[in-house]
Amino acid sequence: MIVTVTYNPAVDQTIQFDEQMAPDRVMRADSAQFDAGGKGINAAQLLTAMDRPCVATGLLGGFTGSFIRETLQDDGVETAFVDVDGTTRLNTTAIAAAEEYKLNQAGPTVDESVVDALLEQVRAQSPDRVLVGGSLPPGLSPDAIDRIAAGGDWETIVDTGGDVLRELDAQYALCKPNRAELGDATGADVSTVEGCADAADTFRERGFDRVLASLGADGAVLVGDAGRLYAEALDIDVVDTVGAGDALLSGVLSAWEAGADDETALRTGVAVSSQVVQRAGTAVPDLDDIDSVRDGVTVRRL
Ligand SMILES: Nc1ncnc2c1ncn2[C@@H]1O[C@H](COP(=O)(O)OP(=O)(O)O)[C@@H](O)[C@H]1O
Ligand SMILES: O=P(O)(O)OC[C@H]1O[C@](O)(COP(=O)(O)O)[C@@H](O)[C@@H]1O
Repeated sequence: MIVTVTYNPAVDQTIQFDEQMAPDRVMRADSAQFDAGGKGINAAQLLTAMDRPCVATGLLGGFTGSFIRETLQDDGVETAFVDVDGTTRLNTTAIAAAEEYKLNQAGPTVDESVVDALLEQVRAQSPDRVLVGGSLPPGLSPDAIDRIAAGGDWETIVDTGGDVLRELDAQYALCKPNRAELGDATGADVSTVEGCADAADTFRERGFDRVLASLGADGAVLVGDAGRLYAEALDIDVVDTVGAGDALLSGVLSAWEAGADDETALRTGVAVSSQVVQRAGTAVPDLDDIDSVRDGVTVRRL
């Protein structure tokens, strides 16, 4: 069973315009939607949709926090959040003509004491795996993630920014940087797939059994003791890439929970992410035929 920890959840607002963004004028959206968001929450929704036992935890506050809790419960996702003062943030993605703008708030300032309360929630679920996803709100340091990793006999997976990744100092089963985050964390040249695989392999020495590096339209690499696997992205019509990394990671974790090997897990991750990027927002897409999509993913060893 997987528990997800989202220290800094978000209500994801996605608004779409036919015309390009321009300053000093009123832009009137053609469509708009609100979704429960934040990296660990996105993963919990996808894992639940793939029938993998999962509990979403993290910090919630204010009316936006209530929206997230109610949305997850309506979606059948089990929750065990810690309430905090302040208001959970609103992250806005504006899709204007062919351009995407991502406007993320910082989140409410929290006291480090919330980590103790959160650890209690995680331990109460007796998980096999814990995914810590997303940024940290003001008031928390990377130690808040290390304390989860060291807090019980579970495997810890982490998906967070490169600036935090490089500060972590515990043992992790996997981290999931995207290309920019991998470059930030390692200072390596990540302009090629091979370069990303080299950087990911080197980064393992910092306490990560495996590194899953997502490369956008170039697909993803998964490096670990079993070697360096590369999966090309599927050729699809992309609408919105927000949530893509969470979807990749969720597919990998879902396959592992079913006992699959790394190659099948990587294929599943690319398949799930290809479904998510074909629609706006971070709501769960139709995953009924994900196995046939997975079988169309090409994986090779680097
Ligand atoms: N333009 C694209 N075409 C096809 N697949 C994509 C595209 N962008 C993202 N994906 C899929 O989503 C996965 C994660 O995308 P990425 O943008 O790297 O994640 P993040 O949201 O963490 O930045 C990729 O590995 C790929 O499978
Ligand atoms: O695009 P990704 O990396 O999969 O993550 C999407 C999620 O990350 C967020 O952008 C938040 O990211 P951060 O927690 O890193 O700020 C959410 O708004 C969104 O739900």
